[in-house]
Amino acid sequence: METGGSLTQAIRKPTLTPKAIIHQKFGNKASYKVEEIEEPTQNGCPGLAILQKGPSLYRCSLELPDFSVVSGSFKKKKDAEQCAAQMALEKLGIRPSADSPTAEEAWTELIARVKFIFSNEFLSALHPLSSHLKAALRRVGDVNGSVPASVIAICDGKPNYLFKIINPTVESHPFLVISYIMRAAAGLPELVVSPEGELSIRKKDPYLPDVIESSVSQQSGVAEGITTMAIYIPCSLEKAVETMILNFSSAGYYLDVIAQKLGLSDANKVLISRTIGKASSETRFYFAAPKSYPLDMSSDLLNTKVFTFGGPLNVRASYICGQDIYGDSILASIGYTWKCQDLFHEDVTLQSYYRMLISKTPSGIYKLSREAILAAELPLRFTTRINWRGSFPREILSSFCRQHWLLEPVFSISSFPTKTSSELSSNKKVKVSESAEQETEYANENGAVDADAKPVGLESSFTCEVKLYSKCQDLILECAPNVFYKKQNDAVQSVSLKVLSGLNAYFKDIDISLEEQKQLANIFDIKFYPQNFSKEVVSCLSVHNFQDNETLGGKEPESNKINILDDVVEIDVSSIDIEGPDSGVGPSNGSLLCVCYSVSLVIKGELQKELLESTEEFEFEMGTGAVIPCLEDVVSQMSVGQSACFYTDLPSQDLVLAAAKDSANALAFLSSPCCLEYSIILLRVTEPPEDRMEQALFSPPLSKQRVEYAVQHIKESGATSLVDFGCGSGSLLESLLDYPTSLETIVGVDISQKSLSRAAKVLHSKLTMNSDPDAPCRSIKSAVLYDGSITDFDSRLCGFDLGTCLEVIEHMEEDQACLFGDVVLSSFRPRILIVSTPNYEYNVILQKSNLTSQEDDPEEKIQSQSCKFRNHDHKFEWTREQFNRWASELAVRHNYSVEFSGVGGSAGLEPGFASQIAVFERAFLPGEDHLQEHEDSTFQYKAIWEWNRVSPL
Ligand SMILES: C[S@@+](CC[C@H](N)C(=O)[O-])C[C@H]1O[C@@H](n2cnc3c(N)ncnc32)[C@H](O)[C@@H]1O
Ligand SMILES: [Mg+2]
Repeated sequence: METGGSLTQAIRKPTLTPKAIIHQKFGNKASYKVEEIEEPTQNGCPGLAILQKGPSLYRCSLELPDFSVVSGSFKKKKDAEQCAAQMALEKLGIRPSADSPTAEEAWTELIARVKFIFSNEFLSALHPLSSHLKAALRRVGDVNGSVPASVIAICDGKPNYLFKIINPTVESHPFLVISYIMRAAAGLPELVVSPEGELSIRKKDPYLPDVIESSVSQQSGVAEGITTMAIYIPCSLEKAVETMILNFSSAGYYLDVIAQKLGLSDANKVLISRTIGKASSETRFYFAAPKSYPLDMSSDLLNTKVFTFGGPLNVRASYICGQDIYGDSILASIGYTWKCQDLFHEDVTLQSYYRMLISKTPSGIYKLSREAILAAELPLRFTTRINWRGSFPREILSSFCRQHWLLEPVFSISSFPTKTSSELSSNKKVKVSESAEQETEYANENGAVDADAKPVGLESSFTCEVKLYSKCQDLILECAPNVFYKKQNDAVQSVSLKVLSGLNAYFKDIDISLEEQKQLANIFDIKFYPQNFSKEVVSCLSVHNFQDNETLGGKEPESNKINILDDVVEIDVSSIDIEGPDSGVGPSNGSLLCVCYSVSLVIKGELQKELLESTEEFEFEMGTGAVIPCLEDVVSQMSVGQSACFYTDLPSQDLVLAAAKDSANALAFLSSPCCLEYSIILLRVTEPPEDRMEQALFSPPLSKQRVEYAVQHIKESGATSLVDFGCGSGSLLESLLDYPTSLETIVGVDISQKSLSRAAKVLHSKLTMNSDPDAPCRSIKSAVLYDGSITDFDSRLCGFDLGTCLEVIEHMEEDQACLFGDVVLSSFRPRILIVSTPNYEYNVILQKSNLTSQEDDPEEKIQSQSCKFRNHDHKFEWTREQFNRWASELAVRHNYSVEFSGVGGSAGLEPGFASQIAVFERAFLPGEDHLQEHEDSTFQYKAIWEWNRVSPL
């Protein structure tokens, strides 16, 4: 795959990309033009002859003085550019590695660069470093005009690649750079390096007065001084992380002020970390260089020793920075930038500190992307692009890699031709996920496509693996699930999420035994390279056991590690007060919910509250674990318009403080025993696409037509007992109560407890409220709901007059659907059985109308074209022929007759009904009814709700 390929190349030569080499050679004479191209994609809907626009792709043409090249098409602009550059290099016969400078050449270049930095020309340039040079001229006393070497190391990006050539270990020992800069300066007669113990460089002869005059006047520096907030992170874990105020006067050099706060005389003794967070950030750690900084001034250039600092490691700062920080440190966002000669500064609050802390974990990155730290959770499953909210798994994985200073993840996608789905359903060997939700695997162990599955291929399916590398290109982990998806994007997102979930689990308990680690790796199909992994990713957490000492209020810290992981808080959902009338519109798995919520800190037993997080409209997909478990549990009990309030124990304090805008107030609260109060209102429920289609395209909606169809049969048959197999949340049973029928006993069975409890609520209120003697449901004497699988037999359901099984079988694996057929007709033996399931052939019509009705959402459009099944929970959908064959053979086996019908559309018109229905009727066998009464009792279901009419006295 193209994307994988170009990334792999970047790995092989991390020093210079093809584009960088072209730039070195041609500078501005190389001109790149990127154009967006549209490539028609198959819509995956048989019979629908409309080609649709796929996701954007890019092609890049690179023009050089003598020739030009055009790249292939790529999903990312930058990949297209790199590809064009690579093609140009090949044409020029340049082998990148042969062309990069040798260590000696790099060293010579570095010396020239240091010399240039102290030239008159550079002083007047607009460059962050020249702003430092100018500011240094305002320093008084001995340090006047001297520039801390650490400033040169962080502000001048130019020599970065030179350092890497001179000594690749600078990647993991960034402060080594300072040694090289000092050495380069020491060799230049026009520069003076500071005596031992200080790390600064200045010009031997002062700049000419007019150069100073013109340059320094560019810096306004006149304004009243600057005040900014920073964070003080003591090295000792006994001491709390605190905010501090930095005041910079217009006269001095800001780094001297920071130095003084660190207890140093001036900035020449300060070390500065790389930036934290986004690329444009100026947020860095400042800390004291050791008394005698171990400069290696020896002549052996390539083997400059990596000295270890003598001082104690600041574990909290090091963890956030991903770079070793020693002693007490200050985290501040201040510095000179490319944009302006004046000092840039921004407050770093306690909240931002805690946000940096939580962004080290995958779930933290997700929570931040949703701005829902106390409500959101990294989902367990990637279902569809349209239902996902927040950053996509692939992006989160990239952020995670950046956070931990790893290379960008390397994906390789493979595509295989596969059979069409109708063929798939008859061949169990090969299955492909229609959406990311349904993962099915090749039976073939070695992952190769099964030989007899290959040749028929009309479509492709995709599998994706991903590898994470350290900056030094050590493989850290790889994940290669043997799972195939219809869409390339689903494959990429799903493998990313798998890695993220695995990492999250690992981070939750990094002290797990080797055995447990193996299990974890197995669950997530991840192969860890333990040595590299622990070195790069968890070193800080595992090596340094330390306490989260800011824990206040007499609450004992639970572990002696940083507590950045989410605690699972459980509550008793049945005791939650839900307010407002039941509108009957409730969530089910796969539906998109929109809630309004707020979370506050409350002191136990008191009324005071401190608001931590609130959102007017927050959307998430039900059933994927996209929110904290108790929130999902509570919402599953609610219907649209209802509100609820519940309390949970405190999660980790880091999460609370990352959410709190007013940290001081939050900390004050936390000094007493607290809990969190969640208030939620369920605003909207958007049904999964199938239900939406059924409602939008059929009048009355298809579900209503199915109910009416069943009622018709009940009336005609005079049935007095009915069992609804796979009753779900009771839509059929509830609707039946609106019609006058002869029914006396109604029973529902389902495996979903959530749906059953919803069904119980609705049925209960409808049956008890309706005491009116003329109410249509007056005939009903008893109603029962059972928790159980309809493939299991339970003698209590034997011999009912009528059985219904509406839109259920397609939610089971095909063999289970066949098993159900046999169990129901051989053992339950209802007089009549009605089974409905989608007609696969009708999807063409649904998809056509879907295209026009959802024009406004291009994402959804793409989605709807390629999802061939109506609902991503469907395990199969049958054509009329397949359904007829199944039902006819079943009927013959068990002495039933069968007739076919349906709702939505019509029998005579292609492609038949939208929902196809089979009505089985038991052939009369003399003595059969009698026989059943003597059968043994087999109770496999659990009655979870029962209602009996109290007869009037
Ligand atoms: C799409 S819903 C249909 C619900 C209901 N019949 C209706 O028409 O509204 C499918 C239902 O089948 C249930 N189901 C799937 N497999 C089942 C099994 N083996 N036993 C019982 N119920 C099952 C699911 O829990 C879900 O409630
Ligand atoms: Mg269905």
